[in-house]
Amino acid sequence: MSALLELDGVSRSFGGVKAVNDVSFTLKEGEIVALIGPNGAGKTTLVNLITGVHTPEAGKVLFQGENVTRQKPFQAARRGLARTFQIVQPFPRMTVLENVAASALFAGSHDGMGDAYDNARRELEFVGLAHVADTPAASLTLPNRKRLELAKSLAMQPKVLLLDEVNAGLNATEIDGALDLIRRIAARGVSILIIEHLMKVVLSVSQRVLVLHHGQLIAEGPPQEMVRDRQVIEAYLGPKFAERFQMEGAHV
Ligand SMILES: Nc1ncnc2c1ncn2[C@@H]1O[C@H](COP(=O)(O)OP(=O)(O)OP(=O)(O)O)[C@@H](O)[C@H]1O
Repeated sequence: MSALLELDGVSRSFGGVKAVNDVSFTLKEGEIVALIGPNGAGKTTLVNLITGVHTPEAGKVLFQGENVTRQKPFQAARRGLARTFQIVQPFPRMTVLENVAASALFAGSHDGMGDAYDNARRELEFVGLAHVADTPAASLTLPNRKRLELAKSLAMQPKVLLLDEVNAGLNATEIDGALDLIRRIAARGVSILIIEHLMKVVLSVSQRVLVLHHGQLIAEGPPQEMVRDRQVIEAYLGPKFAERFQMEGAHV
């Protein structure tokens, strides 16, 4: 598998806070990689650096071998680097269908309005929202708003999809549905970087895990190893709790 996305020593500070500090990793074609870390670790900032919302102060972002470090968000979308947002904010008065078509047009991935709408219908069918296509986005439940967020990013015909906590706030059944959808997206050949707090999700969909703490990548490896890694447990629980946790032989 060749590297589709590559970060090389990427850093970004806000005031005195090093939100992302010298981060390097690759995402290969067809991979699902989880990005985990405690609150404030820098996960969303990293997605913003990859998609041109923020510009790195140091380091490079390469997409398909091309240096895209200084790209704008619309250019990222056009290249096939799509993302979802942690706080989903569809245009509330537009219909579900119009929201998805607008994303397709933003990414320039379609040949005119008719084509964008046809594709939007297909993506709504794919995520299971065809039955609410003509209702205003504001009327959707939270799980459906999350599905709309996925449909919007799929309408950009992405090669890489960056998912920012798409399962937050969902119940167990809804999470199972979301996991099924994530697997079906990967089966379309889309590489996925998923920011996730739920270990069940990390363990069941990712092939590799990156652990971010205070802006730095502190560990990287297979999911089963990462959830038992001393450094990772300490980052989440603090050294005292981590010691007790491991002494008691707890299983994550
Ligand atoms: N635009 C900004 N201006 C100032 N500080 C910022 C900005 N964006 C992020 N930060 C700071 O950078 C650090 C990393 O934040 P970030 O949101 O990337 O973390 P996160 O890992 O995504 O957290 P969470 O899991 O809570 O979403 C935090 O200290 C945050 O307050």
